[in-house]
Amino acid sequence: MWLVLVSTVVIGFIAYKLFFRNSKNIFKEHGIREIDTSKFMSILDILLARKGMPEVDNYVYKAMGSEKYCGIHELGTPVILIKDMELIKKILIKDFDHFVDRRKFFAEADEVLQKSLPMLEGEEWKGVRASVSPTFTTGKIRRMMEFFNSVGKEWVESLSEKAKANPSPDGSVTIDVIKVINQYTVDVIASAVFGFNAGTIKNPDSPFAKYAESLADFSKLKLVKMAIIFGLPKLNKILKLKMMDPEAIGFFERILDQGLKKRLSGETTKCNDFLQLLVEAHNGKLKGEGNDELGSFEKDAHIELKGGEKKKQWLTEQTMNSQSLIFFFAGFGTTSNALTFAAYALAVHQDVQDKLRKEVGKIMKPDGNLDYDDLSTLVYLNMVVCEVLRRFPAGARLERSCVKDYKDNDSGLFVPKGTVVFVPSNALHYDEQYYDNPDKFDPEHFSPEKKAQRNPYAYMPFGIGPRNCIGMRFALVETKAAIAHLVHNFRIQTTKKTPVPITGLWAGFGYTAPKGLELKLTPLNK
Ligand code: HEM
Repeated sequence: MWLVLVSTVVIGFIAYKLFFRNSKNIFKEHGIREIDTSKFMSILDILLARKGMPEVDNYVYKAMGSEKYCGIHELGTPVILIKDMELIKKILIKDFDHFVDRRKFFAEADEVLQKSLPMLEGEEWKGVRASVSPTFTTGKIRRMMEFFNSVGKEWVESLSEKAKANPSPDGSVTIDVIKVINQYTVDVIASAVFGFNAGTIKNPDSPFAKYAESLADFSKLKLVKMAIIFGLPKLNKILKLKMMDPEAIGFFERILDQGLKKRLSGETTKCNDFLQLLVEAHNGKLKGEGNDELGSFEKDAHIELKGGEKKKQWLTEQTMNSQSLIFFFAGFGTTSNALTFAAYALAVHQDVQDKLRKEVGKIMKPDGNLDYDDLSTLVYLNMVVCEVLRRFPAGARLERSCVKDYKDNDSGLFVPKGTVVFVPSNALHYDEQYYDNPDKFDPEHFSPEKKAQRNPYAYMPFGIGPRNCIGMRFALVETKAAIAHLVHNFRIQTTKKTPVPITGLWAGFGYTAPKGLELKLTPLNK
């Protein structure tokens, strides 16, 4: 492995120096201030994954002071950072038609993922997004509550049994948080996407669990590959590195393909899962269910399809497979991460945990089920989840690729077609102008009063606008349900080995918890 890693880095370094440094300076040409990041982070820091891109973003965000935007070079590629709130709104919403696409972050070799929503471009993206959006409406997520309840109850029962089987003097059980959280998220997402009982809670060593874990694992080699695929795409045309483990992709593709064929042929129909909903969308039978379906940002900038494109069938068998695969990957890693950090933060902040437990106790049913509407009334739970996503981001940057030359007369910004612009959402989440004491984990940052005073563009864990996270509602309900099940049944505490403060790892644009993170759970006598 180390041989592959070293040679990849050496080739990447030489290739960068010799061939890929972009000689044309678009910043000079268009009067954009450039900030030199080389003092903060060298090319080798990037290629060896010693520092994460969001760390550079934070550095630049501070260095640019009151400038509305600035330019930086990333491995020779010029990209523009947008700091001004009005410009952010224009790029992500009002003038979205100039910024429809994203930079490619999967390799060309990850074929099936090229057709997934995050990577699709232009009219094809619009067509597929418009076709699959009704899959994620409030009504559909409400029906998925059955998965969050059945898996959530099985999960807490299995943890209680572990505590009974291995009683420590204080009756607690020590857990490897990432592993235990992954069991919940894999079982939820497998039922929600595939309509399939993955059974990882009962059997954590099943092939399903192993392959899912391998996809969410960020080894050093994987991080180096990610840096090359993302930062030096021309070099990767030659190297053909793949981001995802092909064996794992093949395993999930086969399961999805079988499920899809059964639903397309009508052999399986009575499922509440995404595959079934995609097939209904394919057959033109999937509709929105009322006015609560679109968030205000989506209403502001709904996706306009060209006349003739409306009737086109965007959901081919291949596109449906790609979408369900991305729902699985995007849905599993991100929510696992949020839940891991939530458990950690609650263990460190016992006062927050107590207050939350009290609130959850008011809505938990005697049979251990949660009701969708009751869950959405919990103000403090919402504050805790918002703070977890601010403090420990799954996506620290929102990128858009400019698809036609853009000129903003108010700020003077000119973006040439083909340039990547980005909003440093993590840097905004840590800006003292918007959050007092931003390094502190404090759900009060999201009290209704504080929220009302803050510019809405200062909080974007799921992005904003027509290209925001399509799975946001699903993720929020899944995360809230898991936290509610956990705090209602256990006291969560740190162990001697839990690092406080925590030092995670930047993997791509997401912050991940350290491997082997340990906490202890003590069953509550109710
Ligand atoms: C805590 C959980 C999650 C977080 C924090 C998160 C965050 C994000 C962010 C920041 C983006 C980019 C948005 C932008 O560019 O404006 C995104 C896109 C996306 N997310 Fe999520 N996500 C989560 C869960 C999920 C789930 C559960 C699914 C699916 C079941 C999902 C599917 C997607 C897809 C398909 C896109 C690309 C959308 C497009 O390009 O049209 N995500 N997510």
